[in-house]
Amino acid sequence: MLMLLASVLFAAWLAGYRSRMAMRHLGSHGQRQRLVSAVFASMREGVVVTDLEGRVRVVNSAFRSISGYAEEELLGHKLSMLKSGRHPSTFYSEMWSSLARDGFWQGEIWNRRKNGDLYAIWLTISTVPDASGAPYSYVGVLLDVSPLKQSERQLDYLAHHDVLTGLANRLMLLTRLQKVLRQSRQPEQGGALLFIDLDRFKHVNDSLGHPAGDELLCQVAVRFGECLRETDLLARFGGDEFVVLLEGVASANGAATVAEKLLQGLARSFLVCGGNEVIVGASIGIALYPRDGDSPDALIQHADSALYNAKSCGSNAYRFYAEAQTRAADERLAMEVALRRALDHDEFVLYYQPQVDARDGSLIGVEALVRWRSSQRGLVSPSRFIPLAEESGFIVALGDWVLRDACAQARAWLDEGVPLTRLAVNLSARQFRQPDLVERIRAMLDGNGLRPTLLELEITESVLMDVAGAMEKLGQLASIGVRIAIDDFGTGYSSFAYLKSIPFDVIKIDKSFVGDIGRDQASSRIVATIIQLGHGLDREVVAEGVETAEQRDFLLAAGCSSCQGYLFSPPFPARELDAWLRGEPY
Ligand SMILES: Nc1nc2c(ncn2[C@@H]2O[C@@H]3COP(=O)(O)O[C@H]4[C@@H](O)[C@H](n5cnc6c(=O)[nH]c(N)nc65)O[C@@H]4COP(=O)(O)O[C@H]3[C@H]2O)c(=O)[nH]1
Repeated sequence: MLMLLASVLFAAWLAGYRSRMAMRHLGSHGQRQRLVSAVFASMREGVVVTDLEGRVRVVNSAFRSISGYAEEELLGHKLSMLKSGRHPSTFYSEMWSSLARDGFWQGEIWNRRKNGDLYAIWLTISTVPDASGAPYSYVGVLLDVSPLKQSERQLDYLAHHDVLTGLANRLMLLTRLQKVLRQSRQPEQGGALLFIDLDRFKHVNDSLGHPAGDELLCQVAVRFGECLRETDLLARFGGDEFVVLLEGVASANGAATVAEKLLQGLARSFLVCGGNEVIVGASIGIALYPRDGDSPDALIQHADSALYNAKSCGSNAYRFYAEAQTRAADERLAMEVALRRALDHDEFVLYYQPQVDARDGSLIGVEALVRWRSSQRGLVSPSRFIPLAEESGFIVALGDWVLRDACAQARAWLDEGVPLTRLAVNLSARQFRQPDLVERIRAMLDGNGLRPTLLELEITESVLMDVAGAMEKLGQLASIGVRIAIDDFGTGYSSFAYLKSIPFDVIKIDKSFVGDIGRDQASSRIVATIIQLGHGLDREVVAEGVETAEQRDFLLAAGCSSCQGYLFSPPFPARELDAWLRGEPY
């Protein structure tokens, strides 16, 4: 605006300067008159001279073209004919009183062109006195600032909208959310925030390319829009995340209905990039306000944590925020921090569970099982912290420690003369993905002077399915002589194709099947079948979780003599192996 003001003032000054210079250089009155008329006519700014009632006396051509009226349509008429109707009457009365008081008014004003269009002008009005100094007429100099207003509007649009889909963006959502939260202190004035994340969107981007992904997002935006009312705000939060703000939908039922409609909206497939059919689902997290949060940040965070919960239920689900989720998330976070500290504070310890030949109870090997003796939480079960360590990536550091400690312990036992022929260690998916895994393992074995065949890495079927290049990694491990056991066999996605092609040495029958031997015929048959399968493939079969003599006898009868379980021994600290070896196992 300052620029504009400067240009108007400069133009007015220039006009005055030109005419003063002209006066000085041009002698006759007639010449001066002609020059003033020429300047008046050629100015880019519109100029209008009125009487004290606002009736038009003179206009220049710029004024005519800005207003769209011909000279004869303006002369003698009041300027109020140009009123846009956008300003209240107080606006004009203030303008007139400022003119009367100061002899001057300046500001932005909206007018209406002859064709009905509204336009904004920057107007400067000055009072012109007569020879006695009394007000005689008014001169208005104006500039059409509509183009400027248009770019201002475009900038504002860009700041508040998502360029790809044209939906509201994060800023607009936050602004609106802030406003509605201020106005909704009572539950009945509340509403809902739905946080939506598309399922399988990444797959579309990866397989069909980013243009297809962009097209899909635009189509999804349209579908979602069709499921919502005009008063609902649909925003794209970034990537494949959308947020819906439902004002006045204070009940969980209402929000659930909208969530179902949105999921239903995705039920039909989409056609992208010249006819590729794509199906996407979505997960939705819902937070109600003011109940679940009275600030935009809290509400979004809670809807997001509900989304996390919805995602864990699989595709096409919605979940409401529950305070317990936050507590669980806080607990998870605290546990993650404590886990990292535990490694520095030596709070992890390895227990070992013997694997025995069930025919005579002799020791075949041991499985290393990590325990966390937390100074604050007591003894924490691996089933509680291993999945978390896996999720956070901490498992890589922990797994490294386990391998190092187990190898060092095996060395110590061998030095003591313990007849140890196998050291089984669990390997998680993340560890398995480490590019330098094979070198690390080889270094640990070499460092402790251990034969590679002593080490048996237990890997679950799902890890093998999940990790790209699993086959190659297994091949490398096999090539250095390390043994591979498929852990929890029967609980994952067993596939004969991979059993045939991967290098592995041992199948470990999951304890859930072993535990049901004798109780459930189907489980007994599954166990017998797994043993046959293993032997048919020329692999060793180990049964884990053997707790009763009946289970042991069944296994022996089915041809499986390698057993592990409480019947023989629970896992114990390393120092107890000696005592166990000396004692009667069963
Ligand atoms: N009911 C019953 N259970 C028996 C019996 N005999 C052994 N078990 C338990 O069964 C689990 C066997 O280990 P897993 O299948 O590898 O399952 C392990 C493994 O997946 C994971 N885990 C433990 N230590 C490590 C580790 O160092 N690294 C990794 N990546 N995972 C580990 O945690 C899981 C649970 O470990 P634990 O709680 O030590 O539980 C162990 C063991 O204590 C029995 O007769 N009856």
